Amino acid sequence: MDDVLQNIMDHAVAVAREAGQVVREALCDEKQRDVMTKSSTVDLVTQTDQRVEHLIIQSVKKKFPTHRFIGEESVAAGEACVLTDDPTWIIDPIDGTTNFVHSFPFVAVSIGFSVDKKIQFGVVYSCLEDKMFTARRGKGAFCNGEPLQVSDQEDVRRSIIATEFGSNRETETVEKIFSSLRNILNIPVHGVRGAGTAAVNMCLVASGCVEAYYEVGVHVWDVAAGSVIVEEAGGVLMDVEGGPVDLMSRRIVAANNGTVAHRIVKEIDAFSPTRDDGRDQ
Ligand SMILES: O=P(O)(O)O[C@H]1[C@H](O)[C@@H](O)[C@H](O)[C@@H](O)[C@@H]1O
Ligand SMILES: [Mg+2]
Ligand SMILES: [Mg+2]
Repeated sequence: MDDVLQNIMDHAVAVAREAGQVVREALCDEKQRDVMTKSSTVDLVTQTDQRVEHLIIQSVKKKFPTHRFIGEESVAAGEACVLTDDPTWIIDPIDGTTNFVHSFPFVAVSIGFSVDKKIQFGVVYSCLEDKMFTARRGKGAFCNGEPLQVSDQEDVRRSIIATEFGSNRETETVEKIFSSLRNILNIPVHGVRGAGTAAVNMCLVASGCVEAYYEVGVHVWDVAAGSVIVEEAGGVLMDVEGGPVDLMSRRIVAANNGTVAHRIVKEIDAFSPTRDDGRDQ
């Protein structure tokens, strides 16, 4: 299985690089950044998101015809979001579509691979920075081949925390997002940041530049690849109320260690969006 998995991961890296090239080229062509919307007027998608997802899935199907897929744009088009024990590719073709539309320079192709409902490897290609983040379970995390290690900071007051505002603008949700943000700023922490992509935020945790990232409202395709990258860099994952993380729950804390994660959890005004798999929370 070892060599088989490596072969699959090598393909994921190759296709992520190919996809990243398509994204870079599309940035120079306004038509390919024409905006359509999904769940709300600020939940953006472009033909490039759809084209890149199609490219990845077709490429994988040719080599691994029995594998299954959960892709952001396929789910948006009506496919089920179900994780089984079968080998499954979890794909976000462009993580940071809003950034892409505005040429804000953090845009990633994110690919996680799951077997037995456990993420086996993750590939995040931050394509405008040309940074290829990779991690395979039990084998460490890397950026462009260099090993990654989370920050050793234990004191949240000396930390940078990353988060995002998401695309839900219902008053109650926005209130909760700001309540968490206010609580965390008031700890006080050194700073709060957000790259505009969950996958890149998680890679920043893995790289040791930010101590923790949290968000409520993300989807499994935003965080599948990043989850194994964070863990393999020595970090921890948690639910926003402190329990074990569930990648379908749309709630995540990814941190350099348990001390920082638990401290952040205390300040999060948690809520429960509809799960990706449609199950009850
Ligand atoms: O750009 P996306 O693939 O749609 O992912 C975004 C998501 O839309 C946004 O709501 C989150 O706040 C970001 O963290 C995701 O990366
Ligand atoms: Mg995304
Ligand atoms: Mg996306």
